[in-house]
Amino acid sequence: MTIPSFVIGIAGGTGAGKTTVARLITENVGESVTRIPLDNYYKDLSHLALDERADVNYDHPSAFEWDLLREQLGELLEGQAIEMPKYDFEIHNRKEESVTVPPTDVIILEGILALYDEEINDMLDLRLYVETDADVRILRRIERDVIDRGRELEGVMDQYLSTVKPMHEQFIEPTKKHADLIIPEGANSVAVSLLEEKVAAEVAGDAVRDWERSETEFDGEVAGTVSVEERDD
Ligand SMILES: Nc1ncnc2c1ncn2[C@@H]1O[C@H](COP(=O)(O)OP(=O)(O)O)[C@@H](O)[C@H]1O
Ligand SMILES: Nc1ccn([C@@H]2O[C@H](COP(=O)(O)O)[C@@H](O)[C@H]2O)c(=O)n1
Repeated sequence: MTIPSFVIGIAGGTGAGKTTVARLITENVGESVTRIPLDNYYKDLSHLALDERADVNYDHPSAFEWDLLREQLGELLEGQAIEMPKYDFEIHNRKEESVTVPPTDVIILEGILALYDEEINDMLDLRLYVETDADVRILRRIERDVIDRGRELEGVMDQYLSTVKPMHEQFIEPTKKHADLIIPEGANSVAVSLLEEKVAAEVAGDAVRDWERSETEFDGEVAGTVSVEERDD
């Protein structure tokens, strides 16, 4: 495998389609890709009772254990395996067991605040923001939370208005400015196939790695361009 791995960050609001994009762009490369859900780095809240944990604001940056994520992403980039925590949405807490994650050619960090932390952003080679209208996202979220995460409709609605929506506006949406690419409507087929090619090239080892931003003289005006160059080494 290539060290350091190629690391992609996928951020965006709840229900935007982050997990779907991550799954689709890595479908054909088997075990050469590791997906790291940011949810696994929610702080351990074992010291709180279940009803207290249910009331935590899970959309605020302080809900995550950033130090652990930075440390473990750094270890993967150095070619070391990590013990990644696992999260259980039904009990609002980390599971007792962790999972051993080996370093792989491509790593995908995916979650609402994947582009929030400056140090994490520096470790990412490609930053994506999945953008989907809020009405579509809340409809998807209601379906998912009630069916998959064992929640009551009323609780999902209360949580959306009290924390999910305001935190999205305050913390999540502003991270769009850190993105290299914004993907409209979640898993749109054009974006998915371009990214799929990029991931496959990284796994095959013949990918472009230098993303060089430059200012180019253009018809007497200075135009900001993004050029991508192949490396010889
Ligand atoms: N482009 C899309 N069109 C239709 N449904 C989608 C699309 N992208 C995602 N979904 C659906 O929306 C729901 C939430 O998507 P998911 O990828 O889990 O979002 P996120 O990880 O951002 O919370 C899933 O049921 C998924 O199948
Ligand atoms: N115990 C928890 C922890 C998190 N959430 C919500 O999950 C959302 C993030 O996951 P997505 O797959 O939707 O990106 C986030 O908006 C939290 O509100 C939760 O409900 N309960």
